[in-house]
Amino acid sequence: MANLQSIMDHAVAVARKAGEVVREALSDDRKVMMKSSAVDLVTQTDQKVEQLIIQSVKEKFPSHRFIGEESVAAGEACVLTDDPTWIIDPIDGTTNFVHAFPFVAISIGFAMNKQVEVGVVYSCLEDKMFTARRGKGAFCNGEPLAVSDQTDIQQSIISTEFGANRDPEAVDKIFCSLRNILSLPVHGVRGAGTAAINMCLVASGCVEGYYEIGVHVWDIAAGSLVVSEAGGVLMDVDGGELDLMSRRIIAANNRSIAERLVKEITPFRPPRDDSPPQKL
Ligand SMILES: Nc1ncnc2c1ncn2[C@@H]1O[C@H](CO)[C@@H](O)[C@H]1OP(=O)(O)O
Ligand SMILES: [Mg+2]
Ligand SMILES: [Mg+2]
Repeated sequence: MANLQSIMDHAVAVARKAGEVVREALSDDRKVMMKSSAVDLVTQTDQKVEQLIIQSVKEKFPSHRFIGEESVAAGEACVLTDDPTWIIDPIDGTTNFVHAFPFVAISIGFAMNKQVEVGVVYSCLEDKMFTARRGKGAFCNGEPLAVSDQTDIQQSIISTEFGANRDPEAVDKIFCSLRNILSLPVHGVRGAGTAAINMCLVASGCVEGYYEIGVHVWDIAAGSLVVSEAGGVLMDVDGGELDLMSRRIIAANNRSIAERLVKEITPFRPPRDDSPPQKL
């Protein structure tokens, strides 16, 4: 049995180290490369930070497996087995990082038997360390977190992102959901530019609900535990059970806000994270 406290301690230590590297890189030249499209960006810092985290974990936990955003981009499989697995987004909010828009996170989840046991999100420009262990609560810099107790969506702030998919059909669906939610009306719609921080805002009680279609498992693994341990709920955008590989999520303060969002969201299905790579 892996010792979850030592895993949590290691995740926090390596996230802090990664955050230092990201902060230093912010003042250097940021050379931007494209991934799947002109708006899907990656920098050398994403790759460097992912290697730093994986190397450091491998030294301490040599038998553990990894799902890392940049390793998957480089061709590694994205499969969640029952084995102890670290799920890593070295920079969540790369577009923010490239523009020095001040919300950037390191997201580290640890799963066993396909269940997230430890979640660490380090919002490194705000120096906020969000941590959660299953059954043991969620914290920010050691202070306990609790979701908002608001049950009226019209008194709520909802956060979401537009994603990197600019296909007109996908953009239409994204705007349809946004129009429905905005017109309820809600107090406001926000987006920090990082899925992990959006989820931590739900856990902190300043945003009632977050939803997105197009996110990946490394964006949401750690944040999902922070939300549920702060008392929030997670579900698929169609109201079903959350599937970390499905690229769709609602994270809300309570079931009534989450179910209200389900009614307003126009769902679509991006290719799953664990689907075999498309043949060219
Ligand atoms: N295709 C996609 N659609 C929607 N969100 C995506 C996405 N790819 C990545 N994201 C993540 O969603 C947020 C912004 O939309 C970021 O957390 C970003 O993570 P990233 O910065 O690690 O790429
Ligand atoms: Mg990300
Ligand atoms: Mg990333």
